[in-house]
Amino acid sequence: MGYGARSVNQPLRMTGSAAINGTPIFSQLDLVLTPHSWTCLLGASGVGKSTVLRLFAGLAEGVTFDGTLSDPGRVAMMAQQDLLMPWLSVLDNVMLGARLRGERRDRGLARDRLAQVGLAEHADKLPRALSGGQRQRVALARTLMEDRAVVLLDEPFSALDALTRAQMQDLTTKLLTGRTVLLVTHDPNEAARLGQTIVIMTPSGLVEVAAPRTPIPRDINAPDVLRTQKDLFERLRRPT
Ligand SMILES: Nc1ncnc2c1ncn2[C@@H]1O[C@H](COP(=O)(O)OP(=O)(O)OP(=O)(O)O)[C@@H](O)[C@H]1O
Repeated sequence: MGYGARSVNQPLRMTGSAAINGTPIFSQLDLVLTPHSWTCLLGASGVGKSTVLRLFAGLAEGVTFDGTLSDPGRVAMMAQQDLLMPWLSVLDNVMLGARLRGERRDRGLARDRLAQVGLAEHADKLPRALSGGQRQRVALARTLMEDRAVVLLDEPFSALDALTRAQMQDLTTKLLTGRTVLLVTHDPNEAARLGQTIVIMTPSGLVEVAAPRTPIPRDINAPDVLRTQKDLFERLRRPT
């Protein structure tokens, strides 16, 4: 695998094939992330979306990658599992990145982030006292603590009710303005609201679906969002 040097204003690109334990996961992938822009990645379960994210993050232990991959520098990543430390309070979990790096913990910012995801009153609880959707919001708050040019989000809103999901999409878009974001989602409406580039991953490669040109986050019921959502449903339904 080769890492190419890159500035934050250059696209991030992954071209190549991946396998786990000798079983091919994807081949001849060519994914380009436009800088300072949101790319949404959809596709059937098991097609390899999380593997792509993990490769960008340098966390793809056990994955054999044959190809080239831009070096994204240090990224912020929200994995599909919330990965909260069960013995740490919600607030300490939000500050986990700084703790692991041995940096000063910004308690004020962590409390702000918790308030922004609607969990201010849960700061001192342990994760096991929270619902699945609340835990997902803690993981989101933790990701939004990190000041990174590249942010990788793996189904970050999947456990949320529709209203909270829309609120968290709005918050995340606001806080990540100017970042290069790769969002994995199964939700065509979410991709149509947030995607500035939208790609579907299939076993035979990537298919790009035209995204609306309007600024993000778009209104859930905007005509261009509904049109793109319909296009995505149709493309996802089609056999590859
Ligand atoms: N540790 C592992 N060992 C063996 N196979 C694995 C391992 N992790 C993932 N895989 C396989 O790799 C493939 C891609 O997995 P990946 O999690 O990237 O898919 P995905 O598109 O993100 O799926 P989903 O939408 O369900 O999250 C799957 O077929 C999965 O079974």
